[in-house]
Amino acid sequence: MHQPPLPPHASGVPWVGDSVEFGRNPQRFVLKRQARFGPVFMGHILGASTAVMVGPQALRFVLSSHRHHFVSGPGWPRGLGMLMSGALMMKDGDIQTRTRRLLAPALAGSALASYTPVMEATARRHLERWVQQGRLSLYDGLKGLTFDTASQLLFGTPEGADTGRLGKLFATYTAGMQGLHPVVPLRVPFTPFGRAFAARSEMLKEVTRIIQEREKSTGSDALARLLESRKEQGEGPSADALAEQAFFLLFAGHESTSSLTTWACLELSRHPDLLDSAREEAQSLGEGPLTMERVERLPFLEQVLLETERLHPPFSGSFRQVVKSFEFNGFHVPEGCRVFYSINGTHGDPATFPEPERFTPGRFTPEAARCARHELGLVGFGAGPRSCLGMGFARLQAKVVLALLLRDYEWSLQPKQSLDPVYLPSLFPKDHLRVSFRRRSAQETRHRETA
Ligand code: HEM
Repeated sequence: MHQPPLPPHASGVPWVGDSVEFGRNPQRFVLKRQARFGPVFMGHILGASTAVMVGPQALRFVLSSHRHHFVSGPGWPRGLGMLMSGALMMKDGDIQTRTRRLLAPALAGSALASYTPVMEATARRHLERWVQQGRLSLYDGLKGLTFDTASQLLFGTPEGADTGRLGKLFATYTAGMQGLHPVVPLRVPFTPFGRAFAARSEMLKEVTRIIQEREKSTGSDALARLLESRKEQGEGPSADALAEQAFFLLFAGHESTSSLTTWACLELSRHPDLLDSAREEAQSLGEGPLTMERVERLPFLEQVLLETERLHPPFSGSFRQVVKSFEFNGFHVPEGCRVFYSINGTHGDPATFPEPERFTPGRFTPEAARCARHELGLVGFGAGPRSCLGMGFARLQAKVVLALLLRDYEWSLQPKQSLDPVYLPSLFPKDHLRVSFRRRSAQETRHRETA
């Protein structure tokens, strides 16, 4: 029987050339080839021949309708797989389903609502510290803030406790994920990858110790909910295995949320009219604690965040491995092939989002979203049974921080900095978004209220 051909591969510098071009700008890499070859093509990315799939139809195939053709764990470049080993993202089959069930109660519904006061108090404390500083790198400031929040909520770290040591270990860990370090995963002490691996081992020891201690006590943070959920599963994971999950949540829980929030602040600075509308809406919150219900009632902020997710998704895509060969768009992709599904390529497709390079929150008004073909067009948090488990947590935290920033503070970009995107471990502006920062005066706030 006639077998369709393999997906096309652009000729040129196919090996190193693809990895370098992809590493510099994965979106441009994908869109250039998508325009020439369509929604599936081959590239040599991060050390292996890879079928790249892009666009809503291709993503529906990978993430939903034909997901049984794929597994996640073995699809990741070796170095990234080693650094995230044990995390839910690396699990497949029954273990993935069971682990997801274990983690879900700590990241949804009433648990989220109960986290809001900690999110708000921690944000206020950090924002006031930024006022004292006057100038800061917003991305670093937000990473500190989200890390502090995640460690309180996940591990019950006391408010205001010094999380500096763990924070430093995390910085070493994420540095090892950047650029081409994970492609040559040498576990020797003087390489960034080796240092990242050592930092991971040290953090896992610390997290296991915290879990063993917490097994003897009670609480209402995410770790207490995980331990409760483990009891309900009967034969749940060991403290070591649970530590790997909790460690990944701490990583996922702060790195990408600070990315999303940083780009939202940057886009609002670039668009004063949108900033005004967002401020006006945040002002309508008045004083009083920010409950989950109240921040969910900020429709313009919601649109700003959706458009930020579209234009600046923290992750450019994700990996799979083919376990059952398939045909898509007239091409044959064999068993064993690695697949990369492209998030930012899908978001940059003008067929789904006209004028994709423009920041236009209005695309996401409920009316506009109803007319548009958005299903699997917006996939910043993935989709289907492996979609992001922390989406609610991340979006709630971003809203709490942005609502406070908009209502009570001013930030302005410092000159002479590069805003070029860096893609790993999650998207950030090259110079970390340096800003001047101050509290808005009572007069400014009043003026807005009466305007
Ligand atoms: C803006 C913030 C975030 C973004 C953009 C994001 C994005 C994603 C994406 C795209 C995936 C799917 C990857 C795939 O298909 O292979 C994913 C999975 C996951 N995310 Fe997030 N994430 C964010 C925040 C969080 C937070 C705050 C947590 C937890 C506290 C979290 C926990 C997870 C977990 C556990 C998975 C694995 C799900 C599975 O494999 O079943 N994420 N995330």
